[in-house]
Amino acid sequence: MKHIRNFCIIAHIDHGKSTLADRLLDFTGSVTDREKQEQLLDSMDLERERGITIKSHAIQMDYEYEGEKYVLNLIDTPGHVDFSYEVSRSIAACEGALLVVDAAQSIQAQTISNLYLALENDLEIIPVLNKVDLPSANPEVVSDDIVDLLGCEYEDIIPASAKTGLGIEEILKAIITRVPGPRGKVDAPLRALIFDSVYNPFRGVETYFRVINGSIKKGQNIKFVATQKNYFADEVGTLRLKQFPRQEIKTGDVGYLITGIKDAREVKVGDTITDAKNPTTEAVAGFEDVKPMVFAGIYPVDTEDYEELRSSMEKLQLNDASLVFLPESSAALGFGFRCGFLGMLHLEIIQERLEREFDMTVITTVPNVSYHAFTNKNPDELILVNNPSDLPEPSSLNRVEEPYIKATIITKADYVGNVMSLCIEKRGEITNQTYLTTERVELSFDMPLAEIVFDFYDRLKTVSRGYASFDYSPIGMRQSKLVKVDVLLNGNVVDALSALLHVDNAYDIGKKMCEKLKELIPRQQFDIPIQAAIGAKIIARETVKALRKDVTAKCYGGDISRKRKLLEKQKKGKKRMRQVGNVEIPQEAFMAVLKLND
Ligand SMILES: Nc1nc2c(ncn2[C@@H]2O[C@H](COP(=O)(O)OP(=O)(O)OP(=O)(O)O)[C@@H](O)[C@H]2O)c(=O)[nH]1
Repeated sequence: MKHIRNFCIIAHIDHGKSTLADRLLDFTGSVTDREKQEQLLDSMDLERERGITIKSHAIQMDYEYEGEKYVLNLIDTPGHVDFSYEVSRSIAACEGALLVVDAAQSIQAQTISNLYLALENDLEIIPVLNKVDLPSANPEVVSDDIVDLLGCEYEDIIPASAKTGLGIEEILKAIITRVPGPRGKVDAPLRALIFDSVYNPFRGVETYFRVINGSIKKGQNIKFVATQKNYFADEVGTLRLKQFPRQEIKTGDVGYLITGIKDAREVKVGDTITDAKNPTTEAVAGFEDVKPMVFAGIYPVDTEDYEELRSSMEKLQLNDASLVFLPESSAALGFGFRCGFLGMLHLEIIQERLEREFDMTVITTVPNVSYHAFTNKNPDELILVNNPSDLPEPSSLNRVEEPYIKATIITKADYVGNVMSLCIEKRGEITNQTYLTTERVELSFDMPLAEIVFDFYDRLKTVSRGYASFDYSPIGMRQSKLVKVDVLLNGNVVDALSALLHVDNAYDIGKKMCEKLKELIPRQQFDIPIQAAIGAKIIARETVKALRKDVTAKCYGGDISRKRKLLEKQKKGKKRMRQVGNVEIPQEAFMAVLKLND
């Protein structure tokens, strides 16, 4: 057992975690030349296309050091703030962490937040100064920053380049000599932590676990503690690039389990696996439930696909425990789900995964955060508003509270002015300003969550020319002046287009929404008035003029097949539209409120 090392790689987004993982896999001969490709562990197409890690990935390597054979379990983690729950789960399965810092960009917001997660779990931290090959690298200054942050020695920092391969051997040596081996009782009853799971359509649920005490064997009768259900371990094994079936996974090691579970809800990430006959007395402390930050409705384009959408979401939830959803219905869109997400990137990813992995075409409604409302009748009774339609009538409303966050922004001194004006525009209040060095400044703001979940991140990147990183944590609810802005198409309120807005922004955003919708809604055979209203008061209006695009107009003559082809093509273009009353609304219109500044 002393020859196992479990470690993860943590860093700010784009500092080179996945590339470093590639180099470690190469160096330890864990992949053959044929299997080699860049960012090997980012196995989802979506991850490769966008160049970001969404899921944590576990992989096992063998390495010989000073004549002894070691098994190294590596878990690569995502860097984006929306996915930090993945990081916290990976951390729970490890004893050590490589903290990767970009030698040109130095310490950024998520370097710090992920480091704190690792320290809370008592992980041994190995600082890696990556990208030293870059001409813009500044290893001396960045090393000073790391020493300041960690309180470590300069010798502890390993200079590396995941591109050229520099420092890789040094890193492996540090993992073996500095990360402690797993501690656990070999003879105790089985106790294993489930840190991830995926749904495989052929084999059912695959569960990834870390054995804390005892061992798990093929054919063993096991029990999941939280659900109290018993299963038969059909297959256990280790996670190499492919799965490697084994007879037994022992104390301290990481592996996968297949039991033939088909129902996604039976597996809870954070649950403990134990022996059915000789169960452990203590469950592993599970994970805190993640709290969604943004809510939006997801509806099938075709109302008949509702049940299929439900089962797809259940399967997706298994692989992404942070997704929450409840059934809801909308007058405009029929039956669907109100879903909670960790942020806008998460929402986008879920929508894309539903389409790619489950072949579902869905419509997403205007996202909003979760508000607390109180009525005059019952001023102490909290009404949770996750959907604009849940907001009580303005006349009966006593007060509304909205979630606030503490935003931490690290930027170059030159951009402090720009960053501050952006935050103030977004109703932020500055609470702290610290010069980390003469060049780099850390700013803290209290801000409404609603202002940052939408386009804040992109705007921050623009005003700071990319030199700002951002992290946030919730600090509770504060009273606010909110109104519900409805959108009327052809005189009918379309509930799926309603938005909850701060009263100061309502008129401006209402007007921009009408303008944007005018661009997006295709002309039809009649005029379509678009209005924004607060209660009965119309605050803005635009009109989509009547016109039918007759795609067959130029197709005179008798060739019916050509005509049919064109009509077919037109139908395809309409696929992502929803007929509401007699108006057709494209998907982009539901998200229009988010792109008002484009
Ligand atoms: N020059 C240079 N480029 C590097 C090095 N390491 C990584 N990169 C590049 O930096 C970019 C980001 O690398 P990734 O490995 O995807 O970063 P990541 O930290 O895994 O990103 P996320 O998983 O999205 O948080 C890629 O374009 C890499 O090619 C390095 O040592 N030197």
